[in-house]
Amino acid sequence: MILLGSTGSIGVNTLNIARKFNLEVEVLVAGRNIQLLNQQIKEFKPKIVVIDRAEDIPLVNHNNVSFGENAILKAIEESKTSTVVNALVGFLGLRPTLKAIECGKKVALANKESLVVAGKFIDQTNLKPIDSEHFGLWYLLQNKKIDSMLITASGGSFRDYPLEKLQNVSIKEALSHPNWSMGNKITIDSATMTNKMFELMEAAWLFDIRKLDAIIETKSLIHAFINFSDGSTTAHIANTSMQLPIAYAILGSCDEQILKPVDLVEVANLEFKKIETSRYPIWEIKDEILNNLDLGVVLNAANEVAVAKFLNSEIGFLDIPKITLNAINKFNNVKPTSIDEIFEIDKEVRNYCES
Ligand SMILES: NC(=O)C1=CN([C@@H]2O[C@H](COP(=O)(O)OP(=O)(O)OC[C@H]3O[C@@H](n4cnc5c(N)ncnc54)[C@H](OP(=O)(O)O)[C@@H]3O)[C@@H](O)[C@H]2O)C=CC1
Ligand SMILES: CC(=O)[C@@H](O)[C@H](O)COP(=O)(O)O
Ligand SMILES: [Mn+2]
Repeated sequence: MILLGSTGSIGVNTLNIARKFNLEVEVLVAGRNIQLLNQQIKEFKPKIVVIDRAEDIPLVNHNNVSFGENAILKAIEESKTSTVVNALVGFLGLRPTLKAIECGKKVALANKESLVVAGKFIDQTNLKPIDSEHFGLWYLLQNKKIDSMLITASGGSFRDYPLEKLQNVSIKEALSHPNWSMGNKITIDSATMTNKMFELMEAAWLFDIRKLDAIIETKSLIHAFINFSDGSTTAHIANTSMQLPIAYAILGSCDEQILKPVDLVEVANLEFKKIETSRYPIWEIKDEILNNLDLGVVLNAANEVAVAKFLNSEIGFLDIPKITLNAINKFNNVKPTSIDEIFEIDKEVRNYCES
């Protein structure tokens, strides 16, 4: 496989699956965690390595190392392996997704931002999502008439925090997710509920449905529900590990045990809650977004700027939704008709939010 983002949370879990199933790793792409990358190189012996910065090349224990976005695209083009796992974070993942599709590779896609910003230009023929809720929805699909789909949210780091103190939370508090161990950006997106907004858009593109919603399930043991037209509902239950979605996205199917099954007696009780706009202001635009998926590129660009500012201590936590809601208000007429326009809009929104 070609693994983009090998040193991240999804990347490390992907290598756990590669180790378990003895899968070949032809290309490793990482950012700045060279220490972990060197360990991965030693174990998986890739032919090609790509990193973020030229100055780190001498630190990498490999004789074929290059850097930057063009090198990632070239590695995808030149490698023989037919599967690309895209575990890069943010808009940065879009060009590699498009390149992998153009090269006829199968794409195991954790980089949900690719679908959020450019879903209508992405050919899904060879695409498998790596996201627990969408894996759950896919797992529940059967040949029956569907009424609606529902995904779950943990509620994020501040689901029980006093509302009046939210503006002044620390970065450390914001990065402590109640159930999942993930990268910084998605952990902040969970706390603001923007991750769930992205996931509704992701589900809309993947399953071609708009009757979609989300609710909080505080243990993240149920990932998805499907309501069928006959009045019955099915639920996907699995312990909190991304290894099952990753294994299916890469292998197609899997009969070996990947996770310990959920022990319902041990779980004893589950708690469900409505997503309140008082705690998660982004939820105010849920219907607007689901009715106009073109807004994904605006929401994503504004959110990336806002999350970076928060993690850089430039703004408070509640300024994140202020920035995104303001951008949606300002750019609510966008109608991208090509992938080039996606890149133009992304740039324009970033410039606006930075100023
Ligand atoms: N974590 C999870 O459980 C889930 C994640 N996702 C999605 O998967 C994607 C990855 O998330 P996650 O693994 O948590 O994120 P992480 O932040 O943990 O990992 C991101 C990876 O991308 C690499 N990277 C960042 N910038 C660059 C760059 N400029 N060039 C090359 N590599 C770069 C990082 O390298 P380095 O660390 O070396 O700098 C790291 O390997 C996101 O889109 C997220 O929304 C979806 C569902 C669940
Ligand atoms: C593991 C996974 O799929 C994440 O996207 C997870 O859903 C994030 O947690 P939240 O439910 O808090 O957004
Ligand atoms: Mn998810």
